[in-house]
Amino acid sequence: MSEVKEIESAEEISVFEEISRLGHEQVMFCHDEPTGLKAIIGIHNTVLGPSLGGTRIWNYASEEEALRDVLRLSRGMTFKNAISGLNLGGGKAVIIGDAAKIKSEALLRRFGRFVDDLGGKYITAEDVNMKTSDIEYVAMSTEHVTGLPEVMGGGGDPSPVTAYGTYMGMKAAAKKVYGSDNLENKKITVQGVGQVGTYLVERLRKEGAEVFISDISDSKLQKVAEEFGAKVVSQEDIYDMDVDIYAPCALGATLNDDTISRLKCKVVAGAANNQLADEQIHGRMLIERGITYAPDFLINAGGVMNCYAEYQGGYKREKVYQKAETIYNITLDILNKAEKEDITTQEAALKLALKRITDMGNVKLAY
Ligand SMILES: NC(=O)c1ccc[n+]([C@@H]2O[C@H](COP(=O)([O-])OP(=O)(O)OC[C@H]3O[C@@H](n4cnc5c(N)ncnc54)[C@H](O)[C@@H]3O)[C@@H](O)[C@H]2O)c1
Repeated sequence: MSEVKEIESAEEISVFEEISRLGHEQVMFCHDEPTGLKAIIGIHNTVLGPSLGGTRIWNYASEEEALRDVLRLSRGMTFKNAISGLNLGGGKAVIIGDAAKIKSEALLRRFGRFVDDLGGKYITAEDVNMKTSDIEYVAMSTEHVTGLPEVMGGGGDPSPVTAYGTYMGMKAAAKKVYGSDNLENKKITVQGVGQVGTYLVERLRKEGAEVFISDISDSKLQKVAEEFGAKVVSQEDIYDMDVDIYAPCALGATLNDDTISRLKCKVVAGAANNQLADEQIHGRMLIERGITYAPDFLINAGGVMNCYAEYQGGYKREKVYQKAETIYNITLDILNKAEKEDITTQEAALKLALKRITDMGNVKLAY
């Protein structure tokens, strides 16, 4: 892997063309008739170590969409793990279907056997629609799994650590843009008050920020508004708010042709994966609008740091938080590097991740 390749959003996808273009090492298609399991495991790169990334259960509109998602997500994990200094490669899995209908002990245990077949080249964890209790079933079939509850020697829910790392990245971006990382009285929009968003709102409110939240779930909005004193805004209005910082913590691709021209903030720093609809175009567009973007895969790495600590054994929560705190300095370095080299912050972060992979590719690693 010598350069960073862009993801294209073409309608049709040719498996070999796409995996060779993006540099994937291996893609495994898993099928099991009795349980109805249809899954794809994407292993993007294992130069730094075994690939690690969560399993997402999603009712994809087509198999192409599922394939595209797993390729995109596993590639993202390679760069996230690399820039975070973890000895891990990038991988991800998707299980196709409506989680509410297909999820069963049998399906999850069968999926675990497919993971096991890879002999440790891919280590799984939670992602969308996969909870800690689901991971327990997967773990009955394979030891190549993280995200187990703390009572089972695992690291538990990674979301609080993800939120902490995101908060660190946000503070670093504030330091760069506003000259101080103090978020007191800063106006901040948080889009999505799910697992990560809620923990982030809690931290921001504790620091005295004025927080505006949006979600598609009224009950979540009500709960977070009442508990932390955040103000509710509509899903659409969130892009037009006169705020200092926008924190996307729901979906990807919310930084796009439509939204960027509406944003009034000076900083974007959130936990959602793949926030830039197009890495090049929208990365540049943000610069032109005078908005500093803290790369998502850098500042949302707290969760995978949690998984890595569990994978290494002897999990210690304080150590994971110490590691997540390093996101502050890395983010500042990346923002400065981007400014100096007149490149987007996303490019600067990708370059650093790629350099580590290239450098370490020349060293014989054992894992
Ligand atoms: N959980 C982690 O540790 C972790 C780690 C790294 C990255 N991420 C990323 O962070 C994001 C949030 O993760 P999570 O675990 O909190 O997920 P989650 O599913 O718990 O929360 C997402 C929230 O976004 C809301 N939402 C969906 N569409 C929305 C819309 N159009 N507008 C506003 N809100 C909307 C959902 O209702 C939900 O409350 C995801 O993109 C995820 O990939 C999470």
